[in-house]
Amino acid sequence: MWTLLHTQLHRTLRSRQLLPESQGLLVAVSGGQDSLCLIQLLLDLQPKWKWQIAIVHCDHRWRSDSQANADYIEQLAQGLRVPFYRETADIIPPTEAAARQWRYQVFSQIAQRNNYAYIVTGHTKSDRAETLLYNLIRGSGSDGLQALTWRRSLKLECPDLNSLSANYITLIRPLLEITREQTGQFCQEKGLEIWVDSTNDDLHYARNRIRQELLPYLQTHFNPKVESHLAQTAELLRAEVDYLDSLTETLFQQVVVLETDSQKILKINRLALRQTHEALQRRVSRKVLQQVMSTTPNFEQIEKLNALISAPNRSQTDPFPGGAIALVDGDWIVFTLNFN
Ligand SMILES: Nc1ncnc2c1ncn2[C@@H]1O[C@H](COP(=O)(O)OP(=O)(O)OP(=O)(O)O)[C@@H](O)[C@H]1O
Repeated sequence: MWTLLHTQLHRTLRSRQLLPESQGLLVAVSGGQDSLCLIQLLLDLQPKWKWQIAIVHCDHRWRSDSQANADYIEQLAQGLRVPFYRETADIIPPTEAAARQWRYQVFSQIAQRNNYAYIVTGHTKSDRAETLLYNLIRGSGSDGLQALTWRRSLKLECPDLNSLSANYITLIRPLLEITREQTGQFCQEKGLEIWVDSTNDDLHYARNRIRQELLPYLQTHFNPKVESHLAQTAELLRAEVDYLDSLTETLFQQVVVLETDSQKILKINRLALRQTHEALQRRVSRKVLQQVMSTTPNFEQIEKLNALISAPNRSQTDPFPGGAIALVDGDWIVFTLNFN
């Protein structure tokens, strides 16, 4: 029988067009309350949406019980009669970021090889609020503060060269309007046995301190609805970032030229860029740097390039990581690229 949560998710899926009917879904299940709630909700909604559902679990070998955790998900999948994919890390990932990167690579490969159009994760509204706070403290701009979007494109390692659309696979996070409190209550009501991740209590991790100390403090001393408010802010920012991204893409096509005769030269029409808003100037600069640099551009690097939009002729930057230098040549900012 459907509960309020089923109806809420069904409506979200319909209004946001997240997971179309009859598609193959690879659902990432860690064993925590959020992903257990997710898989149960999707299976309950399945007769209406006619998806082909499978489960994937990644064993990072981080905890002494990680194999038992993976076994538990395998049994769960068998009980649910759902295809199951399990991957164990050859080398234990040294950091959370490395673990995440490996996990997403595994998800994409399995989805691609087995024709699942979507990867689905159990990120919730609570995760969104925490991610916003985490990124705010680290000094993120609006892109980081939009924190966990409904859709994310994952780049495939081995793209299918016969298909233009096969270079990316879509990750969907359908629970972003549902709180951790709700997923916990759902699991309890449905008798779903949660695998407790002991590292969630480790206060060495900033994420856990935000979840267990900072947010409860803000709730008690500032606003009991802080989690929802932060998630709302993230959602407003998501729409604004989407809009700015589309403007940036159009502007980028108009002002950036790539010449590949004897040398590879990237030119930015700074005269045209000067007529636009500084928010767009920065975004175009960042997009250019993403193409010419070997690492992700930071605030200072973007500002350095941006300053050339109104700098005197022949001004130049010092080398960016990877070696590229930007030089002002009349109405243009010119990068000579000495790598492929
Ligand atoms: N080991 C795992 N195997 C399969 N799915 C997982 C695993 N760990 C996490 N997930 C998926 O990712 C979701 C978010 O999990 P969690 O919050 O622990 O990850 P995170 O690292 O904080 O998120 P992100 O990967 O987006 O940064 C889970 O609900 C689940 O769908």
